[in-house]
Amino acid sequence: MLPESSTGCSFEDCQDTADWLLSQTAVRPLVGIVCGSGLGGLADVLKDQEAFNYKDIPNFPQSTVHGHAGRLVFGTFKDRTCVCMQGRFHLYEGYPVQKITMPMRLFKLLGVETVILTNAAGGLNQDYEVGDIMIIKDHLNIPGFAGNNPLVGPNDERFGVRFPCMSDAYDRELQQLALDVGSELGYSDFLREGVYCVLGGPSFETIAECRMLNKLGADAVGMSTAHEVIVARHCGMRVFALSLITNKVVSDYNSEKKANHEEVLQTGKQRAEQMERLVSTIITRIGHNNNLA
Ligand SMILES: O=P(O)(O)O[C@@H]1C[C@H](O)[C@@H](CO)O1
Ligand code: HPA
Repeated sequence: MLPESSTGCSFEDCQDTADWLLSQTAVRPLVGIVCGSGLGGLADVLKDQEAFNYKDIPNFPQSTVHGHAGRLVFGTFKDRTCVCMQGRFHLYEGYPVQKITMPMRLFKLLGVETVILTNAAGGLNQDYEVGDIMIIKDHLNIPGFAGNNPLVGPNDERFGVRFPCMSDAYDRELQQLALDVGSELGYSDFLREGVYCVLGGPSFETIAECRMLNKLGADAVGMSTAHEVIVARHCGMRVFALSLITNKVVSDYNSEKKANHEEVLQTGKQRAEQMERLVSTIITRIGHNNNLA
């Protein structure tokens, strides 16, 4: 495992990137958003946008996946200041886990207090349907079991403690807020709460793997988010995360179905409007200093 300093993710590297961005925009974001595969439309709801291509941001990784535009967008929802990653980074793109999570440390140094993450995920829970939106209440970090945790390496106390707690990773007040907002919007029929499991990808799961993950207590499986959540919590930001169930995993040897990225992006398009309304309404109810409005 590379030390942080050689992957461009040290405190000083992140501070340089934050200083550069803060010199380019007057927006001081309190909410940070990460858009999952096919869910980049969330950024388009921001008003008074100022956007930066990842390739122009010092020290920033590049998006390589279809459905991840590769832009950092600053703007506002009502009077809430936000920064939105229109495209995230994944382990399977070949980046070290410290690099794919570097934007969380950048968010922190930009002044972000609350992070909202979205992802596309395969439904493991037999009761889930394609198009369901799952409020993530916990995760299984399978790469972490093998030592691939973003906090591996020297710990910089300016970000957080050596051994951060993760039993409160997903903010319970924000989960309740999402349920309340979902019910007000008439989304209760397709709103779920569950456990997200991250794998390294990029291959989709085998039938045996899906059966195993379901037995382990996972409701949805994907290739992101948990690493970002760990780093966001390490540096003290509040976290809320949603999975869009874009496909049902194949867990039956008689099934002819095959997981594919096109279906993932297609379901993202179909549910984009509801995802955007849910997230934007939640943001309007998040107050300053982590209070709910
Ligand atoms: O960035 P997310 O987690 O939404 O992307 C998922 C996982 C893979 O990158 C891709 C598979 O279709 O979608
Ligand atoms: N498995 C892993 N990642 C995914 C899936 C899936 O079925 N769907 C969307 N992202």
